[in-house]
Amino acid sequence: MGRIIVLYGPSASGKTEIQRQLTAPGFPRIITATTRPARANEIDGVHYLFLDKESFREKMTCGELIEWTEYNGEWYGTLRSSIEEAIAGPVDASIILDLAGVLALKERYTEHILAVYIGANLASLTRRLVERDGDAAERANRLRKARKQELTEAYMQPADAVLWNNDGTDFAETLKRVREIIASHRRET
Ligand SMILES: Nc1nc2c(ncn2[C@@H]2O[C@H](COP(=O)(O)OP(=O)(O)O)[C@@H](O)[C@H]2O)c(=O)[nH]1
Ligand SMILES: Nc1ncnc2c1ncn2[C@@H]1O[C@H](COP(=O)(O)OP(=O)(O)O)[C@@H](O)[C@H]1O
Repeated sequence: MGRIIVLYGPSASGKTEIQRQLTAPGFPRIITATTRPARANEIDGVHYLFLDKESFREKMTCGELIEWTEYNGEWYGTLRSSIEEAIAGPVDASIILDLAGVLALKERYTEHILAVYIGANLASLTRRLVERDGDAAERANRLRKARKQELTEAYMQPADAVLWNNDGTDFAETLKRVREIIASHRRET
């Protein structure tokens, strides 16, 4: 049975880059659905399943989503089939969620979930969000959410491991530590 490695933390902490580098034939990524528009470098079906609001609502009402959340005025949700297939499968898989998603998955699939919080300080988040295209209001919202929620102790509390990926940290070192966390939490059975 496969475990699900959940990466969560503030916007621009490095979750997507970590997931990208971990992804391999023996370690697939689980994509989630969102109503937010794709960024320039994002591909439908690879980074997210990009849906309009009506299709998202349909999946919600049909029971196709096991959890969903609202972030920055857009909807994000996890497809039930993606989680059940990953758990039934032979290998671990990774997924990027927020705290609501971590709690929902831990409640239903406790022993299959390894939640890794990826943090970065506000200076790093700000610099990276300025580099990422997006309007100033959206950036301000993401930074406000980081300050008020995602960088608090309460937000990190459900994590099985907490990792800081600030500017100045060699990304290769971050990746090595993520791999160590995944290996060290492996069940003995
Ligand atoms: N609960 C939940 N959160 C999600 C899901 N998909 C993405 N998220 C979270 O939604 C937030 C916003 O994602 P995104 O707009 O891609 O911003 P990013 O964090 O900068 O990559 C992030 O915290 C994601 O981890 C989902 O299916 N469920
Ligand atoms: N240790 C690091 N040092 C410098 N830049 C980094 C580091 N880790 C990630 N980044 C960069 O920060 C930006 C945001 O990372 P990303 O993975 O998209 O974040 P998230 O998915 O958490 O929003 C990317 O351009 C990424 O290459």
